[in-house]
Amino acid sequence: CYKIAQISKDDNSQLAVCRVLLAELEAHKDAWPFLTPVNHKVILGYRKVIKRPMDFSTIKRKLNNNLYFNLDTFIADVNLVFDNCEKFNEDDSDIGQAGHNMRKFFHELLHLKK
Ligand SMILES: Cc1ncccc1N[C@@H](C)c1ccc2c(c1)OCCO2
Repeated sequence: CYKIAQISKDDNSQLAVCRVLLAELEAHKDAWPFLTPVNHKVILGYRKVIKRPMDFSTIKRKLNNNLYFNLDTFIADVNLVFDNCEKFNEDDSDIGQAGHNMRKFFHELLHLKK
């Protein structure tokens, strides 16, 4: 059967914005703790404490598999990365500080793009 999906233009442009935002996050000097999924076999307690793990590589895979409905659902996953970081890491730890820096950077990116 023929399924003609008419992806509306703004979906594509929103998707392009998400790709640019993710590239800018990945390029940041403090992105290193967030580039790949946390290995719960290495980081003890992580699986129990963090109910919804998220990282930039998973966000990229979801983008490529068209799993974000719009910009807001993408933003929710990026914020989940930083919320998980705050929950598990002390504010004065290297990872904790990186998380705060990245959240501030992302917030500024969003206000630039609006
Ligand atoms: C975001 C986050 N929160 C809590 C713990 C880890 C991480 N990141 C992982 C990649 C990570 C970051 C730093 C590491 C590491 C793993 O494994 C041991 C060496 O140092």
